[in-house]
Amino acid sequence: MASNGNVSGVTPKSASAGRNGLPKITTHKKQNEICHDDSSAPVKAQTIDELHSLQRKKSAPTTPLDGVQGAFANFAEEERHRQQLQSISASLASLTRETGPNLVKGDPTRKPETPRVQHAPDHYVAQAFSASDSSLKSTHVLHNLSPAELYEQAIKYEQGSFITSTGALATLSGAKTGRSPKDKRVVRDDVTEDELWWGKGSPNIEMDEHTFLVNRERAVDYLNSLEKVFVNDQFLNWDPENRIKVRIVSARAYHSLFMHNMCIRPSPEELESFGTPDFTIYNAGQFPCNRYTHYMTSSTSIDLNLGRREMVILGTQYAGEMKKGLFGVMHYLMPLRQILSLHSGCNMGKDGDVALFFGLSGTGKTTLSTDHNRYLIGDDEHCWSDKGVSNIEGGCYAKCIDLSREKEPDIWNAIKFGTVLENVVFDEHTREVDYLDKSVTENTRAAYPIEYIPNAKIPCVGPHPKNVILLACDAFGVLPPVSKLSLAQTMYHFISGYTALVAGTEEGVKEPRATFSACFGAAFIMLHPTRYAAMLATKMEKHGATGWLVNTGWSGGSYGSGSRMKLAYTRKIIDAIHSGSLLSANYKKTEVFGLEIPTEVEGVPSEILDPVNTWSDKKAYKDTLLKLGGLFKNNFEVFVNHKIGKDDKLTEEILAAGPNF
Ligand SMILES: Nc1ncnc2c1ncn2[C@@H]1O[C@H](COP(=O)(O)OP(=O)(O)O)[C@@H](O)[C@H]1O
Ligand SMILES: C=C(OP(=O)(O)O)C(=O)O
Ligand SMILES: [Ca+2]
Ligand SMILES: [Mn+2]
Repeated sequence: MASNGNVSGVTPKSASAGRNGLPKITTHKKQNEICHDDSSAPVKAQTIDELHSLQRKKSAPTTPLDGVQGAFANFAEEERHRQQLQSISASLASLTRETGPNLVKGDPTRKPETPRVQHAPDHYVAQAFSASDSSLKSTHVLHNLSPAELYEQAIKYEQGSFITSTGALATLSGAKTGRSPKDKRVVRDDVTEDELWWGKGSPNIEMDEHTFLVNRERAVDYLNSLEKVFVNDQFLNWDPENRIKVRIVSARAYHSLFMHNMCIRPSPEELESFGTPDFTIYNAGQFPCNRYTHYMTSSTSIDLNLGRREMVILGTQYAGEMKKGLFGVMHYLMPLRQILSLHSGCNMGKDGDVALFFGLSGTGKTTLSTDHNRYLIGDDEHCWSDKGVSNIEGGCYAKCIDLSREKEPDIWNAIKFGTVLENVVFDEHTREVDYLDKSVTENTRAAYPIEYIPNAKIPCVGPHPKNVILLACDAFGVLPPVSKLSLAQTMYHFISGYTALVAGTEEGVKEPRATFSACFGAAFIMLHPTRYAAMLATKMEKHGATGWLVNTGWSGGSYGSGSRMKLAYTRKIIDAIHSGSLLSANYKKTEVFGLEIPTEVEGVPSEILDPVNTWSDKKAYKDTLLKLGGLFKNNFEVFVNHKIGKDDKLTEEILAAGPNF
């Protein structure tokens, strides 16, 4: 109607046109009659506040306690809320003051719903100090908010938070858009001194207990100084017998929603009986560490204290720091229970065949484990116990740079309401995301609950793996697209953990560069790499798993002259591994690395299977191959004097399974 230039209630012919050609609008009003534009009964509210209170229904009451009814049920619920707040209060207690701010549950802009709780003095308090201003202050606790509530918090209070055209929450992580491994510290005490991997090659840079407490107090004071903090109580590990309870205290709705998506979400019943967490993260985000503090070399510090079961984050808002920090904790706790923790993706075929995808950041764990023809168990962190595999997390964290609907439809479709989209660029009006835009960072990311992938396997557990796929993004372009590995070769490459680090996920890396990271995740392992390798060898042998090395990196030359392996080809190779057809292919052995490569893979041009064919300059190929072989040899030197497991024979075989020239 409007497009015809016709205005409702106006007859164009009879209306006299004004100077601008628009018809004059006449309203027909009967005399002595009040206009009744409501056809339905008026709302049962006298004031706008009353109207608003009608809008919000109280959350469905959670499990009624057995035998507790009526007024007592109410009392029991209040008591549970009080206990919950008491537990959070204990987490947030200062170690040096007897009284801290009062904790109040709920949004500061709303009336408090539950009683306030005073910070209980921790057993650590040596001497009581007199009351301070902080004891007069209130801090509001936003405990396990829903995604919708977190959206509102983020949009109202956190700059750079927007809803994208598909409903995801776009956020900015601030100055840091990747992890800061150089700023990670681990407390060295009597126990960890003997148990953990220290020294050359180890990611564990030591810190003493006292310095940890200084940073912990800094984070706790910062969090308590805020008007409100977010608290997430969640689980890690889908194996019910080895589930860990984690609490994450943070300053931002973005962080709370990120962890809501990434950890396992408790049911309302599980949340009620959550009790005391097994591990707590204090994420002070933008608040920096103090450079005068011992061991601090920048404004960022990520501190792990296994004894206290705590982690402190100062001076970085990159959310991946929390998920990978907890992964480090699992890399300590699980091997103590004879369970192998794995930096791998994991999926399962219709017949129950499970595949693991090991690889460093950007090598394809998330991309290749998210496979429309298979059930997704998880994209990044798993455990392999005597019962099979289990995902540690409840969500996925996909790289979004160059994301396309065609190549990665499942990840594309997972970017909807509830998903956190980090550091992406979007149209200011339509809010459509431009996944090609690297203006903020290369390392743009999407964090979504695993059930956003349609064929996710819930619960995220599966039987023992049949295939162990090692992903390497070889920037030199000399590793074959796929090779079948002997057990010794699998161990050699697992311990080496070679890839070209793709720009973005770690600070300061601007272009691919060869790197070795033991167990395809040296930044997260806590024990000596040979400990994990020995467990992997035992499990692979026991369950008859086959090892594969897949190069998702360059073909036809090194980075700069060649090009990245086509994702479609890599997918075909992975399909052939899953189906078992690659096991029975014809193989030939490559020089230098001694890798078994197939002569044919369905859907992949045969000439690319041997990289020498794809290089026009054969001498350059040979030189590059030898150069990479040399880098492998140098890197492996630190492991030469280490025994892998109890088997001397395996140790010798592993040493012999590297490049030979
Ligand atoms: N041949 C390939 N195999 C796997 N990934 C590829 C390939 N070519 C390009 N990519 C891109 O590389 C990135 C791999 O990242 P991702 O799967 O998130 O790695 P990870 O989970 O191991 O950190 C994705 O952006 C993917 O689209
Ligand atoms: C989040 C990360 O994981 P990945 O790149 O392996 O997916 C990371 O390394 O910071
Ligand atoms: Ca000791
Ligand atoms: Mn990933």
